[in-house]
Amino acid sequence: MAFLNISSVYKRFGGYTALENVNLNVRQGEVIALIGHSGCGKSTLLSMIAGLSQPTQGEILLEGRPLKGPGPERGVVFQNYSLLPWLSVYQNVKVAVASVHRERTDGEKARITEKFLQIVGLWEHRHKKPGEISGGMKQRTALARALATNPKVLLLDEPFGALDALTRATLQDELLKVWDSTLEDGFLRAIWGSERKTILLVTHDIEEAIYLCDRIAVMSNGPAATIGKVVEVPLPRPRDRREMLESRAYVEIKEELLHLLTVVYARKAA
Ligand SMILES: Nc1ncnc2c1ncn2[C@@H]1O[C@H](COP(=O)(O)OP(=O)(O)OP(=O)(O)O)[C@@H](O)[C@H]1O
Repeated sequence: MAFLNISSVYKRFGGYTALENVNLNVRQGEVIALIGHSGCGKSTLLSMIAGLSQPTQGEILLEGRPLKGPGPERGVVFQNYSLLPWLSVYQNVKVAVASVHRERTDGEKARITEKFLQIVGLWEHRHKKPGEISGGMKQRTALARALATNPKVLLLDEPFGALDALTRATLQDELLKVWDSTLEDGFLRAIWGSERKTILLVTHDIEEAIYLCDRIAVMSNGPAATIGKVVEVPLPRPRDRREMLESRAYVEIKEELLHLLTVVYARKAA
């Protein structure tokens, strides 16, 4: 039994079939990307896995149980960030931490909040409200919040899309460190556990997908989009970005993905 099992899933909006017969088995602890042309249905699929909407047909099982709605075992970062506008960056993360780590003392909750705000580089901006920070900072707040709640699965919809190239590369590395449970703080490592999280992310960036992932699921175009091919990324970990970019394996995977996107699932003429 797969950790996360997407089985014969369809999604219709009125008379429009967005997704048709989507099947994917996600393994515990893997990082997997969904890529595909704009509008093919990546966010629609992610939001069904988050439990924010239901498949029209088919089912999604997490550890063998059908999903009924959102749950604390799934941490999400969606494109609208869904931060509470009346709370500061710090409070946005702390409220989520408090709702999940209920048995922890106030001091421990503060420590968890601080750690993840440090990881995303927002500690200096912790007193600001969402209306006072940039899109990229909102995105980082949402990522800190998702990580700090210690979910089994992270569902990330273009989590680095609003960031400049340098911040993006730094955050990719931070995400991999957290995923790999190499947190240097013993207290946090104990909370986080040694089991790798499962990460499902949507991205438009092929280099990012290859750098982060074990597998990349390529979606065909809509209407009636589906997962066409799942490409393996057998690059050893930990990965070094420069070495990866110069490797033959990277070039071959990139060429295969580009071929799938531009030839096999080429965007239909409008
Ligand atoms: N609530 C809705 N009502 C009607 N149609 C919808 C709704 N949500 C999504 N769709 C349609 O479903 C299709 C898939 O949309 P979705 O946002 O999942 O695409 P996407 O692959 O995430 O796009 P992008 O890469 O641009 O973010 C689109 O044609 C979209 O218009």
